[in-house]
Amino acid sequence: MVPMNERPIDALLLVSFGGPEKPEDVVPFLENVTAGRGIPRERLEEVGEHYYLFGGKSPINDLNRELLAAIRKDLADHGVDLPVYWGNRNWDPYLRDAMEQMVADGIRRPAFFLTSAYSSYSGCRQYRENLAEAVNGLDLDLVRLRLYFNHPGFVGPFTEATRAALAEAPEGTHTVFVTHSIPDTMNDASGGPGVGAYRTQHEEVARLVAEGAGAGEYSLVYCSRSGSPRTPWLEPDVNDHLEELAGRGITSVAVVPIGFVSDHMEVLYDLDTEAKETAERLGLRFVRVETPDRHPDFVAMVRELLTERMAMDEDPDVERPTVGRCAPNPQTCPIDCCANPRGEIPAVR
Ligand SMILES: CC1=C(CCC(=O)O)c2cc3nc(cc4[nH]c(cc5[nH]c(cc1n2)c(C)c5CCC(=O)O)c(CCC(=O)O)c4C)C(CCC(=O)O)=C3C
Ligand SMILES: [Fe+2]
Repeated sequence: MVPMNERPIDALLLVSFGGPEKPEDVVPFLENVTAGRGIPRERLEEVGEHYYLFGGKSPINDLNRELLAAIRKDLADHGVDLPVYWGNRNWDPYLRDAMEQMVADGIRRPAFFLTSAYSSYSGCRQYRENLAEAVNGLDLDLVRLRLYFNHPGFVGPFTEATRAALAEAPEGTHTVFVTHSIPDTMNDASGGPGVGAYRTQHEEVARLVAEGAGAGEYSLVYCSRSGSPRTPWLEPDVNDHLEELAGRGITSVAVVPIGFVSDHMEVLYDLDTEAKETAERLGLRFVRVETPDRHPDFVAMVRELLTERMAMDEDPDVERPTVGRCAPNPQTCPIDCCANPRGEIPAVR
């Protein structure tokens, strides 16, 4: 038998969050997301309302269908002849279905790409736990593609879109970088105990995009806080921050959702609806900058991460493009990377 690590990578698996597609899906979806997580009832009802406001449909699955088609076309255009599969953590198509399909198709060693760019339990280990559970009992050897917060194909599209937004905006526009808030303890554990990679990685991306786009004053703030109000989460909240900016005499903001790969519900609700209303109330001109998923450089990045990882099977020292000061995310996660706040369970490395 050929040792596992000598099987060639033979497929790409797009791994995402999943979202409801119709009103009846909303409650079971939220139950999937929050099983055993102690999210207060009121918060769940509130988040349910965000989905109902958009007809009970999250944009995320359609965005992933488009991304999947774009990746397949890009791979074909570049002579990379590998099949591409898609599975979600929380909604149909589920990871387990994708795994079973791969086995049926004779796949042995798929590489997986996460629609999450940064280190955190929610964006890194939780996906790896879900993958370990989904692959249980199947002869598949899963290979992780590195996180890409500092890949030119992620930073570049944000920089370009921010520059374009600022070109249309008045002098003195303040650039507000926004990401998903997480508990302080989750931030501390991200990248390893006490590392705090989540916040550091976002600070770095904010700096790179601001400098690359020729932005003036900028800040990094958070949205979508959940959990118990007694638990500290990363702050300030984007709405509080807009109040503060208005109080300082700022009259125009460009909001850049650097924590998000595509326009999913947090972007549509927390930014384009709620933060926009806050800005209107404060008399702030508000523009929301595009996310990178439809940009050809982002799609090409997925292929580059895949071919880079395939090349690493032959030569571990292959070049791994990055921008800025952070090292490329390691080929396999350190054993204590992005710890589960509820205790250790099996996770794919
Ligand atoms: C860091 C991070 C990302 C970015 C990385 C990545 O992209 O993976 C992310 C993505 C997403 N989060 C999403 C949706 C939800 N997240 C929730 C809850 C939570 N998220 C958290 C963090 C993150 N979440 C945390 C610490 C919680 C608390 C509970 C827990 O510890 O798990 C809840 C429950 C309600 C609530 O508590 O708000 C929902 C419905 C969707 C789908 C959106 C759509 O439908 O378009 C996406 C892409
Ligand atoms: Fe979330």
